[in-house]
Amino acid sequence: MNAILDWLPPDLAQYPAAAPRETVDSERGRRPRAPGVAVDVTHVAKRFGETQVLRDIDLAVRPGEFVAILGHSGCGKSTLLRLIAGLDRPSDGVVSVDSRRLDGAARTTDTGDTRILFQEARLLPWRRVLDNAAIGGTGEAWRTKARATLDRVGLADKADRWPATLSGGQRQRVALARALVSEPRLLLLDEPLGALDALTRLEMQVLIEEVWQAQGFTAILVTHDVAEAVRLADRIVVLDQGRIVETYAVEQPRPRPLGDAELGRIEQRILDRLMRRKAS
Ligand SMILES: Nc1ncnc2c1ncn2[C@@H]1O[C@H](COP(=O)(O)OP(=O)(O)OP(=O)(O)O)[C@@H](O)[C@H]1O
Repeated sequence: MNAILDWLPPDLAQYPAAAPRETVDSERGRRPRAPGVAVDVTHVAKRFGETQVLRDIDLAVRPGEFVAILGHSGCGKSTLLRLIAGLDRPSDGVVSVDSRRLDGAARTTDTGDTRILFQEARLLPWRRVLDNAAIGGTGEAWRTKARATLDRVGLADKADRWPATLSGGQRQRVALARALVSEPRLLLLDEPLGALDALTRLEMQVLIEEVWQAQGFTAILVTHDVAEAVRLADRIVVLDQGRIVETYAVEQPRPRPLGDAELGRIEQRILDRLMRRKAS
């Protein structure tokens, strides 16, 4: 059993079933089933030995907000996400989720209802699709929920397939379903679409926006893709050499159409900011 736990992504290694939650209406007319949590990162620094990776990070994420973290390779995006997941400990400062301070000692998150998606789907190859989606719970009711979630992500007809027989995009859909079955209140996305082709990527962006709107969880997305950040996020935070150097609010209504002129302008501004640093 331990070998399986080591193999699983950290968020699945301990995977408590989610308790039913109250349904609330948000100001945007969404009807979230699992209201999101607030995330507070206060004066956070992270060092690995002599290497200073994050410096004086302050980031407050509102419940139900969708925040994207952008920045050049190696600027500390994934490190920040791991701190928010409770998988690592800040060298200085405090990370709190739902007003609960994380101590970084968890194999999974301390709050129990945070889920993480990675660039690789991390499915168990010896389990069929439905059994992968249902990891993290037991019993018929959970399997029924897993089946309904597969349906939600467009894979109802793939429930009995083996992961190896799916495309990369379909595998990521299974990973998304597995994360959503427990109705997480915080979904952390570490470049989950990074390995997909452009069209599949766009389809997945639409799906992620739909489930986020329907469920109301808080979402934090790490990405290199400026267009993706602009398409999905309420707010974009740009990291550079371990610091937050810029924040952009994206207030366009949803769903956000491809080719929207205002989104294009925001994208260009962010690209200019990123390239300015590259040139200097
Ligand atoms: N466990 C670790 N030990 C030592 N150094 C680390 C560790 N984790 C990350 N780093 C270093 O911290 C820096 C930031 O890494 P991180 O993965 O957070 O960057 P990133 O912005 O997510 O990069 P990318 O976009 O390429 O994924 C890198 O220089 C990396 O080598």
